[in-house]
Amino acid sequence: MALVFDGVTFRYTRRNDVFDGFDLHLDSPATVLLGPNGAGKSTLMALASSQLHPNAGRLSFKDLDPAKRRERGAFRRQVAWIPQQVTPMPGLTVREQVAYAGWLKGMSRSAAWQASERALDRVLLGKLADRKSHQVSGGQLRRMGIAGALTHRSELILMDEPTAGLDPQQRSVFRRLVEELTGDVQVLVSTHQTEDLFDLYSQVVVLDEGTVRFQGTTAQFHKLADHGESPRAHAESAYARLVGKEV
Ligand SMILES: Nc1ncnc2c1ncn2[C@@H]1O[C@H](COP(=O)(O)OP(=O)(O)OP(=O)(O)O)[C@@H](O)[C@H]1O
Repeated sequence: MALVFDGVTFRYTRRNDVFDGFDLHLDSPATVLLGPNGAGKSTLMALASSQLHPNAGRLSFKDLDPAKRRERGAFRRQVAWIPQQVTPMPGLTVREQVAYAGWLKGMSRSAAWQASERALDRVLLGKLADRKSHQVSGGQLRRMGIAGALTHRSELILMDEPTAGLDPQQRSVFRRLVEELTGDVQVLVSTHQTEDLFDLYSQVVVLDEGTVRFQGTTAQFHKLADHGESPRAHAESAYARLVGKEV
C-alpha cells in the first residue's frame, strides 16, 4: 500500500514552487512527517488527499491516480484527510456526522449508519454518539473525523497536526488510538512535536522547503538526535495519574 509522489511540482502562485519535481514513496504502516513552518507539510497532505492537484508529475495511492476521473472516486474513498480543525455540522449528532461521512463516500445510508457505531467505539467516542457535534471538544472532533474515515474503510488516513492544542490526557488518548489503528490502516501524521515520536511511528520523514531532508526508521532518526529521556513524557504520565483516564 504505497503513497507515491513521482516528480510532483506544485505552486500556489506563479512565482513560487512549493514542490518542484518532488519524489516520495511511503509504504510503512505509520509515518510521521516533521518540518518547520512553511516546509510544505500541509500542502503535501492536501495533494495526497487530492484536495489540491499537482501542476506536473503524478501522485498515486495503490496505483490509483486521482487525476484520472475513473480512479478519483476510489482514490478518495481509500485516502482520508483529517484537518487540524474538523468542522462540526450544525444540527447533526456525532454519530450522524460520522455516518454522513460514509454516505458522502458512496455508502448506503443504512450501511454508513451501521458502520458508524463500531467506528465511534474504536475512537472511544461511543458515549458521545448522541451529542451534537458542535458540543464536543477539538480533540474529540478530530477523533470524530477519524471515525468518519473508519466508517468508509479508508486505507490511508492523513492527519495534519492532530495533537496540536490538545491537553496531555487527550494526547495520550490519541497516541493509543494511532497505536490501535496501525496495521489495520496506514497513517501519515504531520506534527511539530518531536516528543510525540516515541515508538508509535515506524518511519520518519523530515521535510524542509519542499524537499525531503530525511526518510528512515524512527531508530535511524533517533541516532541523529541527542539521547536522554524526555521530561515531557514524565509530565504527561504524572498528569494522567492525577486527572484519571476518562475522555
Ligand atoms: N494558500 C496559499 N497561497 C499561497 N501560498 C501558500 C498557501 N498556503 C501555503 N502557502 C505557502 O506554501 C509553502 C508551504 O506551506 P505549508 O502550509 O504547506 O507548510 P507547512 O509545513 O504545513 O507549515 P506549518 O507548519 O506552518 O503549517 C509556504 O511557503 C507557504 O507560505
